[in-house]
Amino acid sequence: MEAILESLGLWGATKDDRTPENDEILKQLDGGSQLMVVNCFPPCPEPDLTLGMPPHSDYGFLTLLLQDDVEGLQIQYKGEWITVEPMQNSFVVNIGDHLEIFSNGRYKSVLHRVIVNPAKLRLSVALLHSLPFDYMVRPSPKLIDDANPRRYKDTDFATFLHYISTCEPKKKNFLESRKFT
Ligand SMILES: O=C(O)CCC(=O)C(=O)O
Ligand SMILES: [Fe+2]
Repeated sequence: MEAILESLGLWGATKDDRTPENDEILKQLDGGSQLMVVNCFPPCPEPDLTLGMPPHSDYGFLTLLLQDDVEGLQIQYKGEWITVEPMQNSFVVNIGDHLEIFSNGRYKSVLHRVIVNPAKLRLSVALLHSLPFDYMVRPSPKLIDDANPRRYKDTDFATFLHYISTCEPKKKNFLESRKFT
């Protein structure tokens, strides 16, 4: 997390990194929610007729994903679906919606989906690291200026739950709903 703050120019640039804002976000991330999701995708004889998981972006800050050796995960890049080749003993690190909002759009949460395999069962384990459920996520004030106006509304888990209970999450549309148009 400190490396991400550093990449955003919020940490590491000066000797005095212990600003109240950095302390606050690191404390909140330390005390945030950690969710482990184990996904099992059985083989499907007609893989073109279905999806293992529909297109979505992850709600939290960062997701660490462990895939087995069966292909299935795809990310959307320049409008195309690209397969993320499984690599032994490694995690895929996905940017979630919180980080896109906190960074005021400098990081982009990734739209991804899972396709199914005609012959093999596939397993994956997703570790979702999020800010606390009651925490109001908003763009860092240091990343807002005249050249980079604030791009996202404040959001929390209750807003997210309300959103997904009232609409079909077919794409990255929760995040779209938090953008100022
Ligand atoms: O199975 C995968 O590779 C991805 C799973 C996923 O996107 C999720 O659990 O949010
Ligand atoms: Fe996901």
